[in-house]
Amino acid sequence: MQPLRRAEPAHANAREGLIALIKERSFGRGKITLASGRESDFYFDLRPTALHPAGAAYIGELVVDMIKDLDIEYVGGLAMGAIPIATAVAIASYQRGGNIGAFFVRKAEKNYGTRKLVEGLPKGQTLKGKNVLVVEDTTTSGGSAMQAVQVLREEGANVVLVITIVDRQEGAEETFAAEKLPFRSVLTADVFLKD
Ligand SMILES: O=P(O)(O)OC[C@H]1O[C@H](OP(=O)(O)OP(=O)(O)O)[C@H](O)[C@@H]1O
Ligand SMILES: O=C(O)c1cc(=O)[nH]c(=O)[nH]1
Repeated sequence: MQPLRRAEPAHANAREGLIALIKERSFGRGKITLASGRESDFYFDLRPTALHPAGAAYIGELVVDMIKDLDIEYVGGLAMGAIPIATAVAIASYQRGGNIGAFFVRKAEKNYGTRKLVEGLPKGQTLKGKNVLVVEDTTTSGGSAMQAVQVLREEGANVVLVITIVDRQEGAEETFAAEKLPFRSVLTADVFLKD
């Protein structure tokens, strides 16, 4: 059997490549209700991009570039959106000789099994005292990423920075500023809304 080969070479510029993929696979217009309860007439479903081989590679590259001067030990965020993002960052860090471990925070504890809220660490290990990057696929109010931050702070983690792939510029910046938490976005919604 022939190995699967991609039809197009990877985009030389990760940011441009990511924008093109989001336009193609993740951005849509139409009435929709958001996680915060707000109504909107556009939406980013980042999963088809974050789970695309090139999309994951671009995301990993761009986020690792943004944290290259920081001493980050772990990357993660709230399930589900943050899971492929954190995985992409962990792989990209490893490919560059780094060792950033990925985790995710459950929205709610399971009432069976290990009952852990933070998943990805081996038995006996915690994020206490660890420098953590919180990631998110799309931020609107920032409430979902803040939910992860609160769990991590309760675990004793040092949340250094929050990075979102697309910020809708609808309040997340203010949410994190109120928590004195640095916040950066790879892209903002206006890039997609101007077309
Ligand atoms: O900044 P916010 O106002 O919190 O909104 C953004 C959140 O909404 C979406 O998640 P959703 O709640 O749809 O959950 P899912 O990731 O489990 O699908 C998205 O993945 C973010 O986590
Ligand atoms: O606010 C949200 O719930 C939201 C907005 C958006 O554009 N994409 C998404 O996944 N969630």
